[in-house]
Formats: sequence, structure tokens, C-alpha cells
Amino acid sequence: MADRRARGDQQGSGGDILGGLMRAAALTDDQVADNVIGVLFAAQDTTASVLTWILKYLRDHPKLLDAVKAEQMATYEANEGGKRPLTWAQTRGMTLTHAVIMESLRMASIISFTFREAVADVEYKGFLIPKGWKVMPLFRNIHHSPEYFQDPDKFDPSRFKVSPRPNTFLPFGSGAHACPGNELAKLEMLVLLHRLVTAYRWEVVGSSDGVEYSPFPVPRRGLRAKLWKAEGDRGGAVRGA
Ligand code: HEM
Repeated sequence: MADRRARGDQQGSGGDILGGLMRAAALTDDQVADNVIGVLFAAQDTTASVLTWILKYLRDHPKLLDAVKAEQMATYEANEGGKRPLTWAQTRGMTLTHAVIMESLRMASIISFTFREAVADVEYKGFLIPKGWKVMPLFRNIHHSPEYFQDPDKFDPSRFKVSPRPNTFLPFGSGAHACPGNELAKLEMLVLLHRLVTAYRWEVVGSSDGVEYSPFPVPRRGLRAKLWKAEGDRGGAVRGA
């Protein structure tokens, strides 16, 4: 434990997460490892799965892809062909690309549920939820309910021109344990999509039908695709997005 704290002190000046965890006296090494793996898993596989779906949805809707490209090319040209970096304000102005991300989060609902435990007896609409019982909101079912989303199985980013009703769009959960990476994840996806559609082309290799779980849902075989630089320069096949 003393060694671990010394290592944490060497690495951690101030606020880094790993240093903070390593210095936390109440955590064992296994718990530190568990937390690190937990955050990597929560942050990386989730975002990668959503991005994979976005590439599939854009590939399946060529006109939409053209419109996203046009939106991103306008920013790219404003930045002198990508010579200047993207600004925060520019990412806020990517209205269509943002709507594509939101609709992909709804359609794919890669985290399909969460759970909460009742810490006291709760009565809700005439039902008693006894203390200690778990409650599971099923995000995917809510996101695909025609009661909240018209024609729910249609990929239609324009539905996000109007904000969904409260508590009907929950890709990042809700309440005290809602995803703290929500805004970071959306920003990462905007930046990656900007780079991808302005500098690369891609082609899906073989069928993209079906779903596999690894453990988050992705198109079968991880959406095999060929990517190449927009100005010629063909690249090799890659797996996933
Ligand atoms: C598209 C990407 C992501 C999706 C769809 C997603 C979704 C979720 C969902 C549904 C939850 C559970 C919320 C609840 O129970 O109410 C959650 C929790 C969490 N997420 Fe994310 N997430 C994403 C990206 C990230 C990123 C980038 C990070 C960190 C940088 C992150 C860190 C976490 C953490 C630490 C929790 C646990 C929060 C807690 O229990 O208090 N996530 N996420």
C-alpha cells in the first residue's frame, strides 16, 4: 500500500484520476485496477460502438452523408483546408452532424438499460417498490416506443429539430449516476466525423446486416470497411470504425 501511494504521488500532481485513485487509502490495488478498467470500458467501447453505427447509418443514407459532408466541408474550408484547428464554437454549429449523433444514439441504444435500487419503500402510481428492490428502466424500449418517437424504426435525424419529451431520450442515463462523459463523447464523435468525412472515404465490405455483442451491440463483424484518403491513396481493410 505504501509503495502504491508513493507511485501515485510520483505520477500525480494534483488532479489526475489515476494518481488520485492510487493515493486513496481506502482502495485496494484490485479496486484501483477495477476502477481504471471500468472507466476505460465505459468511455472507449461505448463511443466506438456508437461511431460504428453512425458509419453504417450514413452509408445506408447517401443523401444524408452528402449533407453531413457539406456541413463539415464548410467548416474545413473556413479553416483554410484544415490548416487551422476546429474551434469549440464550430463544433457547436455542427447542427446536422449533431442530430445524426443523437439519432444514432437513439436507434442503436447501445446501453439498453440501467438499474437503480430503492433505498426506502416507494409508492409509484399505486405500485409499491419495496426497499432493496431493483428497478430497471429499459432505454431501448423507450427509444423505440411509437408513443414517444414517431415511426421509431426509421433513421431520421430531423426528429431532433424538436427536443424529445422529458425522460424519453436517455442514451446517457439520468439522475445522480447519469454518464459524466456525455458531452466529451459527443465532442469526440463530432471531431472524428469532421476528420473522417473531410479527409477520407469508406466502403463497407460485405454485408452489414445483423448485430453482434462485443459486449455493446455493433453491426455484425464490427462493420468491416475499406478506408482511403480522399485524394487517392487507397488504404487497406480495417475492422470497425
Ligand atoms: C457514446 C458514448 C457513451 C454512452 C452511450 C454512455 C452511456 C452511459 C450510460 C447509459 C451510463 C449509465 C447511466 C445511468 O445509470 O443513469 C453511463 C455511466 C457512466 N459513464 Fe458513460 N457513456 C458514454 C461515454 C462515456 C465516456 C466518454 C466516459 C468517460 C470519459 C464515460 C464514463 C461513465 C462513467 C464513469 C459512468 C458511471 C457513472 C456513475 O455510476 O455515477 N462514459 N454511461
